[in-house]
Amino acid sequence: MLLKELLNGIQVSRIEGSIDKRIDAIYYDSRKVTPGALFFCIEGFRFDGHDFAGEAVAKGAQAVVLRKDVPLPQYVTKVFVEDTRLAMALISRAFYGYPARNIPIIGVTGTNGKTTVTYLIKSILEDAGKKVGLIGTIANMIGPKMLPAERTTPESVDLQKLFKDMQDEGVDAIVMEVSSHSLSLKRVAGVEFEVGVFTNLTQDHLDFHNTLEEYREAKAKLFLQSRQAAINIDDETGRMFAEKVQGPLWTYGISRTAQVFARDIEITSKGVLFQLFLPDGSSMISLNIPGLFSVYNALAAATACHALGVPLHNIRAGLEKVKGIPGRFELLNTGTEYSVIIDYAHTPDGLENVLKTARDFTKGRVITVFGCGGDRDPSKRPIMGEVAGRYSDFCIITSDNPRNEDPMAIIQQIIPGVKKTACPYVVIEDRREAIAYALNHGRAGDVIILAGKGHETYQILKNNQVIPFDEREVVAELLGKEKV
Ligand SMILES: CC(=O)N[C@H]1[C@@H](OP(=O)(O)OP(=O)(O)OC[C@H]2O[C@@H](n3ccc(=O)[nH]c3=O)[C@H](O)[C@@H]2O)O[C@H](CO)[C@@H](O)[C@@H]1O[C@H](C)C(=O)N[C@@H](C)C(=O)N[C@H](CCC(=O)O)C(=O)O
Ligand SMILES: Nc1ncnc2c1ncn2[C@@H]1O[C@H](COP(=O)(O)OP(=O)(O)OP(=O)(O)O)[C@@H](O)[C@H]1O
Ligand SMILES: N[C@H](CCC[C@H](N)C(=O)O)C(=O)O
Ligand SMILES: [Mg+2]
Repeated sequence: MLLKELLNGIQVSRIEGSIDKRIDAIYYDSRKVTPGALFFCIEGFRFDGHDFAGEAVAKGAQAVVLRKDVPLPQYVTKVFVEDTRLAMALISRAFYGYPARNIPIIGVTGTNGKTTVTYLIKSILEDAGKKVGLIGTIANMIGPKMLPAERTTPESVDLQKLFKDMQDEGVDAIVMEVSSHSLSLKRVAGVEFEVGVFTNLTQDHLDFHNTLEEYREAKAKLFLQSRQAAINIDDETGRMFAEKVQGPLWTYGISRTAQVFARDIEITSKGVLFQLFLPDGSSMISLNIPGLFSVYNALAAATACHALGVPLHNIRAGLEKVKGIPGRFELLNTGTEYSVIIDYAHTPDGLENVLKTARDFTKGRVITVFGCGGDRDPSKRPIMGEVAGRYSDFCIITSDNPRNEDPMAIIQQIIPGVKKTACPYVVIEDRREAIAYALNHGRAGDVIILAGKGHETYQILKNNQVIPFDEREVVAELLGKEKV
């Protein structure tokens, strides 16, 4: 494709060099550049991509998109823009031929529940006979085909490429998680969502967004680029968003008067049962994921699918077909007198929801094994400690993904929270040993919650060292079983 075609409609401040050249590939990482490419200079948190323009050109880049001048050979075209991330998103869309133009996209944002809601929506749409693309934390999927996912919401170049693959494979709809990082960093700029879904907003990511207000503003952006909105109005932020929405609005909730709601809720150790009310009918729903939060996730999915015109019978059948979501309140088949549940709770609110749910049905104690991720919001650590202490009978404080931090330093920040409660605890830095301790001390009827790592199959240590760590395998090994 010619560079001038890619620049159609892009706000450019100045161009140096020819725009009549062919562009064969696009990159934001100089290490990956191939001949005939266009390179985007991104000013990052660690590096400035402008410093790598020379390397990109040495590898064959013919043009660069940049904000400030850098010395490059004469033949290289320089396209100056105000915001290289925004230009990258819009140019990527053009490069891949506007792949999502005719595919409805459902975007799900919120602190907790995004992955779960996207899985539920996929199941409902599939029940309605659609081929669905899914983009999110656990994996990206095209129908049943699984593709690896590095981030919750991919960088714009990678996202548009994924849309293209989905278009080529004939998907009828795309459902994706839209993280606050992606909204701030313009990874989804230029994407037109058919429905924007909001789950909830509680504390997380204050390392990145600085304040809760800034975090909320980032999430709000999704609704400026969504034709319709499906919003949880039991959540305070949801109510704020609902007031500002311009297009068709669908509200859901339990405690307030919403268009989509649930009544007669029954929560068991296996799941939830409730009467779902949509504007055009109602039905009893049985979902195989426990916890009141699962009712909210089901309402979010039902509301989004109703907005898309999916009939109630598909909504019911789609929700009921979901057997569980990897690493989300996943009960392991341990064959022990105590239960072991793996869950991805890594925020105060997520942990509270999961532990409350475990409390509701435990016949013994709730034993919680948890830590907090390194290089992430440190202010959530004592709060998670307090939540764990409040809802557990025993806590084992351990490591999550320490990344570049000292694991014991993270644990020291969790302890003051636990100490605010009367809950007894031990500290076992090594996560495998911590899990072993929990299994050795489990008694009949106890529920052991392994929180924070969910579906993850690795642990991230210093200098991005990634070691295999799949909690299902760890538990199986510790119990001397093939599989759990
Ligand atoms: C905080 C954050 O989101 N950072 C993203 C950001 O990284 P950065 O600003 O640090 O980039 P950088 O390393 O400084 O590099 C700047 C530029 O120079 C380029 N470069 C760098 C080195 C080199 O040799 N050559 C080169 O060209 C880089 O490719 C980049 O374009 O821009 C990079 C390129 O787009 C992203 O890969 C990176 O995501 C990192 C990996 C990340 O961990 N992000 C997490 C926090 C994240 O996005 N999480 C959310 C989920 C959160 C949730 O809701 O739970 C997600 O959507 O996944
Ligand atoms: N609606 C909800 N409200 C509160 N907590 C929830 C809700 N849904 C799930 N959780 C808790 O949060 C954890 C993460 O859920 P899920 O993976 O669906 O969220 P997410 O928003 O995709 O998270 P991430 O931001 O890491 O991608 C679950 O394991 C559970 O503990
Ligand atoms: N998307 C979240 C996942 C956190 C998972 C937890 N295991 C951790 O590493 O903190 C994040 O990147 O903050
Ligand atoms: Mg997710």
